[in-house]
Amino acid sequence: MMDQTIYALASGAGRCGVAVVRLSGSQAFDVLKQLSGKESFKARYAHRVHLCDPSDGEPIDDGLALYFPAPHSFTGEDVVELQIHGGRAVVQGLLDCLAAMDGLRLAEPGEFTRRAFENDKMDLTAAEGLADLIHSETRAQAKQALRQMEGALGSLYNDWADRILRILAHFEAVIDFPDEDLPQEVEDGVRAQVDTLMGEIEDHLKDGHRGELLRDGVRLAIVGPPNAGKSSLLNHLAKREVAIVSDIAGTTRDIIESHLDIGGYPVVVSDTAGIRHSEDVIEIEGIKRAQDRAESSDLKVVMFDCGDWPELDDKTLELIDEDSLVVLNKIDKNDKPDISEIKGHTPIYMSAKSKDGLADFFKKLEEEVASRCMMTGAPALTRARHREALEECVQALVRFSHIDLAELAAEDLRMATRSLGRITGRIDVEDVLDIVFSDFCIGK
Ligand SMILES: Nc1nc2c(ncn2[C@@H]2O[C@H](COP(=O)(O)OP(=O)(O)OP(=O)(O)O)[C@@H](O)[C@H]2O)c(=O)[nH]1
Ligand SMILES: [K+]
Ligand SMILES: [Mg+2]
Repeated sequence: MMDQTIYALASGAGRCGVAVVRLSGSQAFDVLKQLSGKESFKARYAHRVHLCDPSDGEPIDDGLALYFPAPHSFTGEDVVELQIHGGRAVVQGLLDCLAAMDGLRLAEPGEFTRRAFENDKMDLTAAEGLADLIHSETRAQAKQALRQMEGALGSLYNDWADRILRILAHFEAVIDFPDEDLPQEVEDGVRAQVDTLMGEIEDHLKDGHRGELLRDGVRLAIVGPPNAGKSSLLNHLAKREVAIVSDIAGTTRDIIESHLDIGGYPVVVSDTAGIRHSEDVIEIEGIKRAQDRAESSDLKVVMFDCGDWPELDDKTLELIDEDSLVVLNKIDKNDKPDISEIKGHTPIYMSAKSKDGLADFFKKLEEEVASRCMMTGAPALTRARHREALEECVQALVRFSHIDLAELAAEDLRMATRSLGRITGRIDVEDVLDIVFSDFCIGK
C-alpha cells in the first residue's frame, strides 16, 4: 500500500476559483515532470506550469505546482501539489489523466494523514486534531482542534508515559538485583510519584467532559407543556423558521434538531413535543421522545406559559434538574408572577412574542454553554477513545499502588504506559487506525 503513489482532490468539491490536487509517493515528482514537460523544480517553491496529458499532449490547465521532496513534506514522502482552476471539467480532466497513469491510484479517505502518521510526522492525537479542525464549525471548536493538532494532548500523554517509564526503570533495577533491597526511601519516593501522576490523570478525566462537549456540541433540549412557546424560542435561537409555530396545542410532534453556534460554542438544540396527557398514539410517542431527549441532553430549557402559574404541569416539573434553565414565557400577555424559585431555579421571564427578556435569556444560556465547554489553560480530553485508555491507565496505577511484589507491580506500570501509548499511537495501534482515519474525507 505505502509504496503506491496516491492522488486526490484536496480542496472542496464543486466549482471554485482554485482547486488543489495533491500527490504523494515515490512517483509523484516523475508525474509532475511528465505533466509539465519541465525537468527541474525548486523544492517548496511555486512554479507556473502548463499541464498537458502526456498520453496525447492535450492541454489540461495553466496552473501552479509545488514540489515537497521527502522527508520534508506533509506525508514524509515526495509530495506534489497542483493548483489548477476549480472548474469541474478542469479538475476532472486532471484526475482522469492521473487515473490513467501507471502505478497511481486515488487516495483512500484520510490516507495522506495516515501516511504522515506512519512516517512519524504526527502522532494519533495530532491526526485526530487535524480531522476535528477540518470538521469544526465554531471558533472555539477550531481553537481546541488546532491546539490538539499542534501536539498539546500528545505531549501531555507522552510526558505521563515517560514519567511512568522512569518509575518502571527503578523497579526493573530491583528485579534485576533481587539480593539488594531497595532502600525504603526509594520505594516511598516511587509511590509518591505514582500518586502524583494518578492525581493529574484523574483531574484530567474529571473535566466534566468539556473537551468532548466542545468537539461534539452541547446537547440542549427545549421541553414543556404544549403552547408554552418552545418552537417560537427555537426559531429565535436559529434565527429562522425551523419549526412550525401555531396556537394549536400539540403542533410539534417529532424532535426538530438544529445545529447552532452560541457564543462560538457548538450547540445541538432539540425542540420537542409539548408534554401533556394524550390519547393520540402519535402524540404519545412524540411526548415519550421529548422526555427521552430531555434525559439524554446536557442542558435543558424547561419552558412554561407564565399564565399557568401556579398550576405548572407535573410531568414537566419532574424533568427539572441541576442542568436546567427554567423559563416562564408570555410575560407580554400575563402578569409576571412573583416566584422566588422553582425546584431550586430562579425563573427567567421572557416573551417570545415581544422579545422582552430574550436578550437576558440568550446571555444566561451562553454562560451555561460556555461553562460546560470553555477551554482552560490545560488541554482537554476530546474523545471517548482517550477517556477509555486513560481509565485503563489509572486502573493499572491503582493496582500498582496496592501490590507489594516488585514483578507484578512492574507489570502494572508497563500496562499503564501501554494504555497511554495507544492514545498517541506509540504502540500496537493497528486496530484503532481504521477507526481513527475513517473520520477523514478523501484528500486529507
Ligand atoms: N402572547 C404570546 N404568545 C406567544 C409567546 N410565545 C409563543 N406564543 C404563541 O403561542 C402559541 C404557541 O407557540 P409555539 O411556539 O407553537 O408553542 P410550542 O410550545 O412549540 O407548542 P407545541 O409544539 O404545541 O408543544 C403560538 O400562537 C405563538 O405565537 C409569547 O411570549 N407571548
Ligand atoms: K403550538
Ligand atoms: Mg412546538
